[in-house]
Amino acid sequence: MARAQFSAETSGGGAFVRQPNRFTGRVTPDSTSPPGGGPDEHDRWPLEADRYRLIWCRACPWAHRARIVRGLLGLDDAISLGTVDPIRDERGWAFALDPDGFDPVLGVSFLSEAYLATDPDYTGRVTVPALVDTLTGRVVTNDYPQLTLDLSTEWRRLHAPDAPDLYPAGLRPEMDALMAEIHTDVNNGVYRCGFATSQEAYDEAFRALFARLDALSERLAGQRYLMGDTITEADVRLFTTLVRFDAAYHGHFKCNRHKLTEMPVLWAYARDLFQTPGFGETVDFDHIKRHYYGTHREINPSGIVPLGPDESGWTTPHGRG
Ligand SMILES: N[C@@H](CCC(=O)N[C@@H](CS)C(=O)NCC(=O)O)C(=O)O
Repeated sequence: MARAQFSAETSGGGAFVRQPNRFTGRVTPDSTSPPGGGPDEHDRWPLEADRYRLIWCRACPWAHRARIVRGLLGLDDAISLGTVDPIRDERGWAFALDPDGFDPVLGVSFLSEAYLATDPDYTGRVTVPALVDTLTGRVVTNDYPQLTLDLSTEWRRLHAPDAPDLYPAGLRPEMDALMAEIHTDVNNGVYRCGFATSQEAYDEAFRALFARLDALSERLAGQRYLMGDTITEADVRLFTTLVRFDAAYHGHFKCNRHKLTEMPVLWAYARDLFQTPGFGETVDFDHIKRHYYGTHREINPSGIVPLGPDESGWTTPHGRG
């Protein structure tokens, strides 16, 4: 069997099994801690503007979600942003884009320093996104699905007055089910294709991925967004995978039944979102390609980054809405 990109997260059958999220603190107005205090007995941190820092990598789809949701809700001034270099070596995510290689707020060179300051025994992968407390340097959460839902629900007091409701209460049961399917087959499905170390595991992930994309195409043929007429978090989650599809997943992860540009409904839907304020300007195809092709050396040993595909189509009219 092929060597795994992440051996600790690969099953005996060659399937990629993603590690659980280590830090699951939540910032919430229900915290019983005072401003400036740490987490309460339920790991709830006080809701405060200008205290927490979102660490993201422009290449990472899970972190990209948080970056988009933060912007759509008008939380840019309340939560600062730190950006790691898209290329990571065995030392993990580095603040190599910052002057002198230090995050100017946290004062660290590697995200691992914040992880280890929080849990000195941590041995898993150090991942983005991470929400870090700037007062103590501790990681509040790297639980990416809960983080974005909390930005919508728990951070409401700090939203812009015209912030959209990305997680409407009445839609949650249907949205949760849909987002779970999208997570398994699409968001994580592309990784299950790319990191499979057996033909069987790859075949299964590939079939589930494209069956789900076909179903989503059908759904989106009759409505502008996944939940109807307005953008929700479900769209953000699908977008961050679709926008990487042709640049990374089609080639690097062998998700190649079709390119996004060959799936007309999904391609128009993705362009529609790309051209919506808060989406396209957060996309960095250079970081995306350099991260995937340059970092996963078990599946791309040369580290050569492809020059294509042509990205000019993203700004062409989408004809939706
Ligand atoms: N926190 C999640 C998902 C976030 C995630 O996987 N982020 C990627 C970037 S897309 C990461 O930080 N990977 C660390 C690495 O490649 O070592 C996990 O632990 O699997």
